[in-house]
Parts: sequence; C-alpha cells; structure tokens
Amino acid sequence: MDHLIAACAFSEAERTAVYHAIETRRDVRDQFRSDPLPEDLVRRLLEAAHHAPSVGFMQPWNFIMIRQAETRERVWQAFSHANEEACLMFEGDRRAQYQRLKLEGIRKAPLSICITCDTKRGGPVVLGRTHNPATDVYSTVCAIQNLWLAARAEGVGVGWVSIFHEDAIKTILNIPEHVKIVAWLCVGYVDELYDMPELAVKGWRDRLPLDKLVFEEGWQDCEDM
Ligand SMILES: Cc1cc2c(cc1C)N(C[C@H](O)[C@H](O)[C@H](O)COP(=O)(O)O)c1[nH]c(=O)[nH]c(=O)c1N2
Repeated sequence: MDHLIAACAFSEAERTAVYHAIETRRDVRDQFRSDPLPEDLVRRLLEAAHHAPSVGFMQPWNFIMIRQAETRERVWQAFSHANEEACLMFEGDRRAQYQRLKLEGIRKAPLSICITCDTKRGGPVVLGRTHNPATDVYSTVCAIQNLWLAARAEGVGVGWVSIFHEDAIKTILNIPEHVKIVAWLCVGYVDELYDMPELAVKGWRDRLPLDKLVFEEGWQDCEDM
C-alpha cells in the first residue's frame, strides 16, 4: 500500500558481488569477441540503464542500437578523423605515445549503443533541473554507468568512445538538434580484461591517491595532479 520495503544491508555475498563489479569494470577497446550478444541479455543491460536515477524522474535517455557493420564503419571514419586532430594536441613523446593507444572498438564489437539525452523530455520545466540544465546529461551518465556495471556482471565488455565531432554522428544517425549524444558504447563479450585501467597499464596516467581527493571542509589545491 505505502510502497516501502525493508532497507536491510545486502548479504556478504551480494555486497562482495557489487564491489567486485565496480572494481573490475574496465573500458574495453580491443578485447571484444565477434559473436553476437543474446537479445535477452541486451535487454537486461538496457533495463539496468533504465533504472538509473534522473533529475525530476526525467529519464532523458534513448538507446540507439547499431548492429550494421556499414553504420559502424561510418562512425569509425568519424572517430579516425577526430583522433588525428586529437593526436596533434599533444607534443613530442606524448604524441607518439598517444598514437600507440587503441582508443575504440567500434568495428570489432558486434554491437554499438549510442546513448542520447533528450533535453526537451518532460517539458520546459523539470523538477530539480531549473537551476542546472546540465542535470539531464548527468542523469544520462548515471544510466550509462548502470549499464556498464551490469555488463561487467554478465561477462560483457563496454568501451566508451567520445573522440568524434558530435555533429558527424548526429548526421549519420539522423538525430535532431535538441538531442545530445552522451556516449557511443562498444559492447560485446570479452574473455579477458585488464586488472587495472588500460591507460595506466600503457603508462599514460595512474590512478590518483584517494586520500588526496578527499577534503574535510573547504578547498585544497590539487594543482600537481
Ligand atoms: C566520458 C568518458 C569518455 C571516454 C571514456 C570514459 C568516460 C567516462 N573512456 C574510458 C576511459 O579512458 C577509462 O574509463 C579510464 O581510462 C579508466 O579506465 P577503466 O574504465 O577503469 O578501465 C574512453 N576510452 C577510450 O579509449 N576512448 C574514448 O574516447 C573514451 N572516452
């Protein structure tokens, strides 16, 4: 009647599973298998995403499922063009190191999901968004993280690609102006994952010490990071 349920802590096994998914989730670029994912599994991932929190319960997301190799090829071309531009923004050794990084799995993963944020969903005034319009995108990112963690639990790899001009992808997918692209996700089974972020494995950047990021009150400088 009142819709309240008990909020007891999870069992130890359940808690362990939740933290295990969080700690071993990885961004996947090259480890994708080519076999297609079962539809019921994909549905579970989308349900997980759809249960994310959202500002004013706006649920601004859409999930555009891209399975055709031809479409993925066009998106890869857009990535490739943008990646050349990105590379030039680094100098010297750093540029050479960037060039060696693999930063997408668009053609290798059997499925791509373009996750968008419809800025008009729920009408012109959305509860909680009135003073911060970016909260619609924040909500969409919550959905993406839910999907990413659920995928880890299913033995499915996810790779987030953001190296492209948004308009290039919008043109390919015929996405209207008021809808933002939040993520291009490459999705597929994986047999192996790195035990730490691949960018750390490849010497690009290390995980920061948590204690340097936690302040009791007020602001402390983190300039050297
Ligand atoms: C908003 C956003 C955008 C991107 C990413 C992530 C996020 C949150 N990441 C993945 C990113 O590099 C990765 O999460 C970090 O390196 C940490 O590694 P793990 O995710 O822990 O494996 C990412 N990776 C990549 O190879 N190409 C990309 O374009 C992007 N873009």
